[in-house]
Amino acid sequence: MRVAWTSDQVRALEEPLLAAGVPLMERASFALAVHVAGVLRERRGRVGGARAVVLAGGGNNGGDALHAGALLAGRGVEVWAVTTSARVHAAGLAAVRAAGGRVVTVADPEGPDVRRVPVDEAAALAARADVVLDGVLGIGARGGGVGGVAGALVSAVGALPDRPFVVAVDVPSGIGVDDGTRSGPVLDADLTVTFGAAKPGLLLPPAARSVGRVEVVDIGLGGLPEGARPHVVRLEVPDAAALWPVPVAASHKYTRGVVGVVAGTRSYPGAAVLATTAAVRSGAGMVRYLGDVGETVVAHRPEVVVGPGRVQSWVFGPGVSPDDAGQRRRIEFAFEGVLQRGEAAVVDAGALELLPRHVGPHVVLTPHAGELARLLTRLGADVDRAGVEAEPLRWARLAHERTGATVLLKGGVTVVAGRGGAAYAQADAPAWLATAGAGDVLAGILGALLAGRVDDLHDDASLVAALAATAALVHGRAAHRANPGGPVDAAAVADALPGTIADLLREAGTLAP
Ligand SMILES: NC(=O)C1=CN([C@@H]2O[C@H](COP(=O)(O)OP(=O)(O)OC[C@H]3O[C@@H](n4cnc5c(N)ncnc54)[C@H](O)[C@@H]3O)[C@@H](O)[C@H]2O)[C@@H](O)CC1
Ligand SMILES: Nc1ncnc2c1ncn2[C@@H]1O[C@H](COP(=O)(O)OP(=O)(O)O)[C@@H](O)[C@H]1O
Ligand SMILES: [K+]
Repeated sequence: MRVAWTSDQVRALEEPLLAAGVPLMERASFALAVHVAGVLRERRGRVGGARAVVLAGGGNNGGDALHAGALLAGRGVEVWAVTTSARVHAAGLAAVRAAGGRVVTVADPEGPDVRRVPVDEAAALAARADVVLDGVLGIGARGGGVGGVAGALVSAVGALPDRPFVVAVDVPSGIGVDDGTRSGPVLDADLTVTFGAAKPGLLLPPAARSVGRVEVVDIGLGGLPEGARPHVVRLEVPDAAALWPVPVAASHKYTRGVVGVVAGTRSYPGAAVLATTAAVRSGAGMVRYLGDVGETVVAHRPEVVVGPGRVQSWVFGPGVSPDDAGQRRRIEFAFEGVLQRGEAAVVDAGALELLPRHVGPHVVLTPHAGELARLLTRLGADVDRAGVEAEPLRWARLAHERTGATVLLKGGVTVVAGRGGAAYAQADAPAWLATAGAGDVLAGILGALLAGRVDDLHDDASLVAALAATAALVHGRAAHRANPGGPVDAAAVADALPGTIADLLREAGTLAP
């Protein structure tokens, strides 16, 4: 599990340690230098003789970068520090100089001993580097992107035609550290070396697209205090495996969970096939289908039972248009069971327009950004698709607050907002998964998961958000497995589910090999 702490949470953990004289910056900069040396070795075979440019802002983030630069200079790297502020971390600057590094500035220099260079010249230095360390801004960044001459430098380095390898120190400078927003120039990183724990902006879109590979370095901050919740979580294989319902010898199809799927119409029969197939292939005990295309469904999935009956979870909406009277009636009727008997439900596509006024967190909405914008607009918020894409967690949370439902917002990074402030950001899928019908498959996976864990949902409402994140993880991994490195179709993703789930459980040691 990868957890993200906010800047305030990090500062609260740092404060007593710094007061006690714990050398946090030494630890951070040492680990940073080790990672940069690793990059140099991997890319050039050796560390000595490489050229590194350190971009250093006026705070401790610049201090980390300068100290790391000094360590690299000590290993034979030609180091140039470019400072973006008149005052920078004094000890870091002295260390760079003492180790033989050279220093220039793009800011107004305070003393005569730093040569001022134009932004273009500093960017040209970066262009010739094997690696650039971005220590312009860390968790002390105020909103609105990188300002002043530092912003001009970040833009100029980012626009270089032959971009050097960029290592972000703690976070890529310019991202919204706590909310993942991007509102000005950001220096996209190839690698982010972050201290203590990930920060929300490293996991949340759109900033998460700027972070490259993320390495979390333990600098001894310990953990969050009792009862404090990480701001955002990203589940990994062992977490998903631990949440996946695995049958035992005494299980039968009803204890494993029955999924009722109300999907597809005569115009869109494929959605019914994909959603039911995904539910079957995710290990539901039984899948029932309600709708007008039962024959097509059974032709593809003979295991599916057509017609009403008891279910533990529902999948509403793939391929359903709300003006289809039959499906509309079935969904509205089934929602009564959801509200009265506590059956879980996945509400997708056309069914989002049929959502009752208020539901519980055992109902999971699965909109993409456009659908969430439409839903929120109906609920009185002023937001369009671009607005949702700019701040996905904020809007997913608002939808949770206004509807009571758990909200899974689909996208390149899938964001989940649920009860008790639960927030997940999953980036498991190849971009090839952005294909028609992929959402129907996700709905089926989640339906099977909810049916299998329905008894636990009502004891722990925040579990639903974790299950939604698990569904996104399995969906993404199934897409990778369906055709590694190439295009996938939704049916192939559904077909890859049994193997994906078996691998997941094996990898986590939940199943014997
Ligand atoms: N407190 C500590 O001793 C430790 C801090 N650490 C490092 O220190 C960083 C935090 O350091 P700071 O709190 O000094 O803050 P930063 O270094 O992130 O930024 C503060 C500086 O940036 C300027 N600034 C803020 N917003 C700006 C904007 N939008 N545009 C342009 N300039 C802006 C401020 O005026 C100030 O000079 C962490 O990210 C981490 O890299 C680590 O070394 C671990 C220990
Ligand atoms: N750039 C991307 N990278 C990875 N996955 C993506 C990307 N864009 C969309 N997806 C995923 O693809 C699926 C598309 O679902 P959806 O928009 O509902 O399509 P449909 O309605 O045609 O099934 C979602 O699971 C979403 O998270
Ligand atoms: K940085």
